[in-house]
Amino acid sequence: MPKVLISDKMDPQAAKIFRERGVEVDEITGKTKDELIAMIGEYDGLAIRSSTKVTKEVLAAATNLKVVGRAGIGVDNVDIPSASAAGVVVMNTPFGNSITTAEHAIALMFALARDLPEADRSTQAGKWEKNRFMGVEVTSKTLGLIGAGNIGSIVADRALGLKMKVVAYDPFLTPERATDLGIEKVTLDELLARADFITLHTPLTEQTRNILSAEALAKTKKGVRIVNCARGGLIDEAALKEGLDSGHIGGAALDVFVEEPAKASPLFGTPNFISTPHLGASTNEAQVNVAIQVAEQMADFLMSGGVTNALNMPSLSAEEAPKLKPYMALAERLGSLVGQLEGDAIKAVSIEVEGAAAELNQKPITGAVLAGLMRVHSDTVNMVNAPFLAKERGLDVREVRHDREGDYHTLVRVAVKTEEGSKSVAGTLFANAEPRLVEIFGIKVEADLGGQMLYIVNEDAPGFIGRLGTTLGEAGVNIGTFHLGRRAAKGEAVLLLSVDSPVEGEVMAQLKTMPGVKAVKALRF
Ligand SMILES: NC(=O)C1=CN([C@@H]2O[C@H](COP(=O)(O)OP(=O)(O)OC[C@H]3O[C@@H](n4cnc5c(N)ncnc54)[C@H](O)[C@@H]3O)[C@@H](O)[C@H]2O)C=CC1
Ligand SMILES: O=C(O)C(=O)COP(=O)(O)O
Repeated sequence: MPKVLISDKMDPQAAKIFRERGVEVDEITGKTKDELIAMIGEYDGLAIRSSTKVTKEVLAAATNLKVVGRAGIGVDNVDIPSASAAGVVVMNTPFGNSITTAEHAIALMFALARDLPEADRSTQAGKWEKNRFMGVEVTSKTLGLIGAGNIGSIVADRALGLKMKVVAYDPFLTPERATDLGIEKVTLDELLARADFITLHTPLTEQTRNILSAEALAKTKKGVRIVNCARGGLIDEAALKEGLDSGHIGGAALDVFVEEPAKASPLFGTPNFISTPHLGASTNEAQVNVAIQVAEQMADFLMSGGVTNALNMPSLSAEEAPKLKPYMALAERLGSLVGQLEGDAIKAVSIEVEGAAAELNQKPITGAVLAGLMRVHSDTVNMVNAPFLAKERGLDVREVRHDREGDYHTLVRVAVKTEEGSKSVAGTLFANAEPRLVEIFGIKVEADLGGQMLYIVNEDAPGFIGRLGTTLGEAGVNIGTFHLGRRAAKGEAVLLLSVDSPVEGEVMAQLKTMPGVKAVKALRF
């Protein structure tokens, strides 16, 4: 039974779903990095929000980990390249808390417009300072959106309802989408010059870090009010403090900070500064949504191989997964066969599907071929990290889908290019379930690929098979299955044998020197 650790506070629905789906679950929140490192080894899945930091060190200790599920959107607390290298799928729930977060941004915008927190403090202190607080209307004001993705567009919709004018800076926003949203696409400088309110809704990346730098803040309209419900690090906090102190910036509301938890900050106590402790996603509705979604996605993956909302792997629905499973076994074995036979000589690989296989989602088949192929380089390779390793090695990977009807109702072919030219292996599924090799380097053969095998290329000649059997028998090597193919009578022949014990050392040397033998290789699947 797979085991999942929920390491951040999550709605109880998550644990309930894991248990209902046959996944064992522990809920242990608030652990330090070292405590997490000490316990993570026993888990197949890790369900998190933003507090748990899934670092390279944590991943190195996570020897059984297969999936990290983020009950929320931002995954900047997960080292995705390290997770990919370790073969761990990282998934998030990209929509579950977007309305809630957009509403928080709007709430903070109003709080700034009317100085609500300070007015509340003053009133509850018995001061009744009616003349001290003078707000601004948001109607007819310009809202500048930095980032117009899921959350940004919900904010835009709400702001338009409030009769604001909305301008957006987002390099990936198409003019058509801007028109659909009823907003104006502008450059960052234009946004800074025009916005009365600015709200940020981008992930934190190398391009967005300090997008509101001292220089950018200096270009804003005097009195601008700024809301950040996205990520700490998008605004230069020191420059923001200066802007607030000088009066150039009329107000700022931060839900997120460069360092969290933010228990001390030079911004605290600054007039016109409002803060909340990363509450963007904190509503009952959003937390139920993300908890259910993350648990379902992770359970799908752990129980049936379905992949949804993964950031480092193509999607694979829970319905597709069982259909693709035998193909992935076939693809992995074909990849492993060429990987073991050709190894470092491979410069390019083409994964070709025809017949029933051509009707399927090809990405997982490609991933499985690469996993098999790259296994000669690393024991820890799987479908998640194989494409990254292949890229690192400069392997040219192609996918081909043939419409033609072939000899088999379904076929997967793995063709590789080496300096010697192109060669390929192909396999089919018997009864739609059992992987079977049907061709190796142009020679028809029918073989199961599994366990320990011997691959022998020899000249087809009478007596060879008998001598081979005797040599192996005398060495105490029992032959399990025996598959034979040849290019032509008396031409080149291929033998694939499954053996019950490894063939190595002296026996291998003996096989290599047998008359007529051109190549011998021990294989392992
Ligand atoms: N405070 C909180 O509790 C929450 C915060 N968030 C944060 O909100 C962020 C946005 O979430 P979504 O809207 O769902 O993400 P999204 O991926 O739908 O939208 C992000 C937008 O940012 C844009 N973008 C990327 N690079 C940019 C750049 N250099 N300049 C301008 N725009 C750029 C993208 O094109 C995209 O349209 C998340 O990444 C997360 O960090 C999300 C949920 C809750
Ligand atoms: O979903 C996100 O990106 C968030 O920032 C929400 O964070 P949280 O789950 O509340 O720790």
